[in-house]
Amino acid sequence: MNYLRLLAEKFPTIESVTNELVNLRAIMHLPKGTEYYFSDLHGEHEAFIHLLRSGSGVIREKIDALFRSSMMEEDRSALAALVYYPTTQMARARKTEQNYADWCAITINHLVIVACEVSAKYTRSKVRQTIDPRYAGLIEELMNTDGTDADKRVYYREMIETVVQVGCAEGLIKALCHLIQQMTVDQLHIIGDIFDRGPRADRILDELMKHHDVDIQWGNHDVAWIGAMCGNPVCLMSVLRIAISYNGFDCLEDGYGINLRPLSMFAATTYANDPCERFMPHVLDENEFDPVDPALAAKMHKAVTVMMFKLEGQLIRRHPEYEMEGRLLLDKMNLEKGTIQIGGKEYPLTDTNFPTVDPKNPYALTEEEQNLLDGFQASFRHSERLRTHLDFIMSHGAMYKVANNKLLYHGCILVEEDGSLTEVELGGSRHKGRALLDYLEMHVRRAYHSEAPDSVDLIWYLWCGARSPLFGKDRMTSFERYFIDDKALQKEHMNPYYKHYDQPEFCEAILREFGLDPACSHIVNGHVPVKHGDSPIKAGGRLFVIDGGISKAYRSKTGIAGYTLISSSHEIQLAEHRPFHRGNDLESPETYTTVHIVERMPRRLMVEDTDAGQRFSRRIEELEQLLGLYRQGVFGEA
Ligand SMILES: O=P(O)(O)OC[C@H]1O[C@](O)(COP(=O)(O)O)[C@@H](O)[C@@H]1O
Ligand SMILES: [Mn+2]
Repeated sequence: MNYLRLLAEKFPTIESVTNELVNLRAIMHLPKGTEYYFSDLHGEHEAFIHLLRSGSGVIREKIDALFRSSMMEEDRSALAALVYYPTTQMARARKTEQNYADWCAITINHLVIVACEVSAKYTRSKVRQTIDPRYAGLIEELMNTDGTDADKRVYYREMIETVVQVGCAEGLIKALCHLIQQMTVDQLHIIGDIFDRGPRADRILDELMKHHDVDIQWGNHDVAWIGAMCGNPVCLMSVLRIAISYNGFDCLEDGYGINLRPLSMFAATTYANDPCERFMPHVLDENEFDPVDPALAAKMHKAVTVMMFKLEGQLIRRHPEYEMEGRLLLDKMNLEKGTIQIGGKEYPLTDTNFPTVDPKNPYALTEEEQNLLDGFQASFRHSERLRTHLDFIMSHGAMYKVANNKLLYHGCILVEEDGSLTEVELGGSRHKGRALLDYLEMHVRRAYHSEAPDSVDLIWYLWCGARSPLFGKDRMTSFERYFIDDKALQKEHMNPYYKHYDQPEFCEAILREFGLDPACSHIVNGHVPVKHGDSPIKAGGRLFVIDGGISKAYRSKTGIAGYTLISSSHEIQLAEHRPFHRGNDLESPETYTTVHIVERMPRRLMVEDTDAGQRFSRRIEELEQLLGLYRQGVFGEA
């Protein structure tokens, strides 16, 4: 009764209840919205924004279907490009079109046709909620005017002409383009690793925050940033190390306002005569705002790396339960001999210049290093934009998600060699499978919202610990890759999960673990780049790995520029993208995207078949009860 009383506050009259009932019943019989899945974006903002805004090629297909017989190929390309990048394309048209006013009028007309097409399967109220409120009345009127009636046609033309005359055509065009983008991608799922390697993760987050329905499954790189924001010094040094090693100065400085000047001064003096060859940054993209000389960037890279190994050592020693003593390597170095002792064997070091490492106390920061760390911690905390982005990652993110018969997670489910679930003891209790993910998620939230020290430390474990389902490897061999030339030592071993995940029975057992029916469910996984020649479709179609090299750093491995998994009411499709170059946006998308249908639905899926449908049917039951209470006079109308 209490719940129904609360519900009555929202629906205070019989009429409001019946209206909602009609509305919900009708929605249940609409086709399900199209869901898009992306993973491992790794800061590649241009490629990702292009894929998202173009619906990974779907918008262009719709434009072709609508206008193939009435528009030249070139004009269809231009219309598609306008939908993706309205501001730039309007600026271009302003310069090139002889009669810009006419161009605007014709363009509005075309966009209205596309908007009607992409929103046909949604309710008017849903469409209305998506339209920029400043143009909602006008766009609705344009979309709902019957073009077959002669008088209405005059009215329609008059509306568009007035818009152009009074000077609000550009705003309207933008609002229409945005509506088309949003209606194409009804739900957006990001299977982790938004940050690191590529140039501008911050711009990806701005874009995600504009979308009406996004969820994120945290990747190991995302939790490292969460950890940095919670004040975990090792996570902080680790994200700085990766950013600097990939020349990501724009994201740090222009994007998040992190001040790198003290670090550059420290590095320039501390490593003055050190060429820091192993620390030369990978330059996959030039910085637009904060170009840094690569030789100086290498010194900065070494400075943060040494600090990271020291802080890592301190954390490992605080947590014997992590069983990571094997990663304590700074104290195994003999700098005079130029060697390191590992597993009873001596290896030559490739670098012996460690001016800040005290052999008697190798894990202690020097005073200057401590000051740098304090400065960075303050800088991270004071970055409002970073805080806003991480708040979004926390509120829209989780370790995993079950959505519409799909199980989404970034890394893996930890298993033993024989494929059985690994029971993990961390923080005093033992968990496996789904319960382990729930438990770890609780710690991430606790760390973020209350900065409980054990939880904050555990976030670093999630980044690189052997029993982290986000990492899925036995160890992170950064130290060996920097300082020891031995391929065997540098090797990271994958969890047995990755040996088993091509087996249907294995994936079916995981789906059952998460309460899903294996007959009609799938796993969507990221984290491991699908190597050239390998299939992203595993276990006979039960599991999709969609880490396909949007990240430029992995293109040579994957040979392509990413996958998008698309689940519409009719089918599941996998779009495979070829490398994206800026300026390519006017090309026909067929030249860089191929779409395969992976599975056809036995019948068209409706809203009633989805999770939202289940919520609606519960709501329908409740509203029926409420209606009964009003009708029997138990509740009075307000
Ligand atoms: O090539 P880099 O940037 O040094 O990164 C290598 C590290 O990244 C990792 O692959 C983790 O990142 P991913 O989640 O993107 O795979 C580690 O296993 C590895 O040690
Ligand atoms: Mn990953």
